[in-house]
Order: sequence, then structure tokens, then C-alpha cells
Amino acid sequence: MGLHIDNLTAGYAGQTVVSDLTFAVPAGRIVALIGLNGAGKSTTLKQVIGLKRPLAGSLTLDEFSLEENPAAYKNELAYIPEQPVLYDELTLDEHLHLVLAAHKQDDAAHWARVEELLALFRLTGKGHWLPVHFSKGMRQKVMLVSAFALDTKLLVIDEPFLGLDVLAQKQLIDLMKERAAAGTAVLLTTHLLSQASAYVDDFALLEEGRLSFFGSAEALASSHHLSESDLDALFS
Ligand SMILES: Nc1ncnc2c1ncn2[C@@H]1O[C@H](COP(=O)(O)OP(=O)(O)OP(=O)(O)O)[C@@H](O)[C@H]1O
Repeated sequence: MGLHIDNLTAGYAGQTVVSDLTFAVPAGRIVALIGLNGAGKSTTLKQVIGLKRPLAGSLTLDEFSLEENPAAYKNELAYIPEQPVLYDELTLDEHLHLVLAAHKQDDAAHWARVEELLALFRLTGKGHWLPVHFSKGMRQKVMLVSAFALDTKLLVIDEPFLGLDVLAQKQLIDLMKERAAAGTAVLLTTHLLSQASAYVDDFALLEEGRLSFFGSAEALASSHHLSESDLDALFS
């Protein structure tokens, strides 16, 4: 169960960026896709969420193949992009209803969850606000509330901490851990390796589009002759 990436090859306009990538994000695990700028992390996530067709390979979420059953596959995932995507003309509440409705989860139970998350991120009472009124961090929090309000088998998060204050970063880590404990598979990208070692189960290291390591923080650190607390020095 969970996400299986098998022999994925992907790229743009004939140029291969990710080659023969194979790893899994089992239900209940948090996996961080890491690598230098341009290594292919966001490209991989775009494939995982079904935004682009692979050049080769397959993606499976539980029993759903992206190729054979794209609607069922996509219904079981929530995605938080690196840059918040909001419609200028929709209020905060309208955005949240839209996301829930797209997943057929716009009901009282999910709206109660929305209200808990709005309170957590100090957005209560701002349901009538338009995106133009939000700060950068608040826009990111709207994406977090939308994604964490959904019941999905997979959470995909691209660079989750950009623009978030220290309190919101801690709350996000707690939410990821909570969702993983409830059986959700979590796949994220991050450059904050030491911080990640405290909550990530496995690291998938991409080098020039190829998987060069998969395993725990401890194994990642020792494979590069580092201590776990020095993981931020991995690429220096
Ligand atoms: N839309 C695109 N068209 C063409 N090439 C692209 C496109 N997006 C990314 N690339 C190229 O694909 C390669 C991988 O980019 P990608 O964004 O996946 O890297 P990344 O690991 O997410 O990097 P970062 O840490 O900077 O976010 C880079 O060489 C980049 O120039």
C-alpha cells in the first residue's frame, strides 16, 4: 500500500531530467526527496501528481495505476505546491469549499476539520478575505489547510517551509507526523536536512535525476561520513 514509483523516466521537450527512478512511499511513512537545485525533485513530484506523462515507467497509489485509472489515483492525493496557487476572485472560504468539492468531501465533518486547521494557523474569521489581502505566509497556510482538510492516501508537498514562520513550521511537522501515524503516505521535498532528520523516515537522494541513496537519516549521514546533526553539510 502507498505510492510506488517504478522505473520512472521523465523530462521536458525530449530532454530527460529524471532517469529510471524506483522507490516507494509506504502508507504511514514520510519520505523526503532531496538533492541540489535542478536535481529533478519538482519534476518527479509533477509526475507523481499526474501533471505530466512519464517518458517511461509507472506510478501506482494503493491499487490505482495513474495510467489506467487517473481519476481514482488523483482523487486519493493532496498536493501542496512550492508556490501557492490561488484564484484572485475567490475568498478563503470559497477556495476551501472548492478543494473539498473537487474531492467529493465538502461535508460538515470535513468543514469542522477546516475550522480546526484555520484556528491552528490563526486564520479564523478571515473566510471572506480575498488572496490580495494575504501575506506570503498566509497564502501558504491556505494551501496547507486545503491539503490537510482532505482525507487522502497520499500527501505530496513541494518545499513546505518557504515563507512559514518558526511556529507554523513546527505545526506543519506535527501535522505531517499525525497524518503519517493515521496511515497516509507523505512525500515531500526539502533542503532543510537536519530539521528533516527529526521527522522523516526515509530520504531519497537524487543526483542529476538518478536515485543515488534511499534510507534513514542515520544511514544517509554515515554514507557521507557525517553525523546526523551535520546533515546540512551533505551538499557542501
Ligand atoms: N518546465 C520546464 N521546461 C524545461 N526544463 C525544465 C522545466 N522545469 C524544470 N526544468 C529543468 O529540469 C531540471 C530539473 O528541475 P527541477 O525543477 O525538477 O529541479 P529541483 O530538484 O526541483 O530543483 P530546486 O531545488 O531548484 O527546486 C533542471 O535542469 C531544470 O532546468
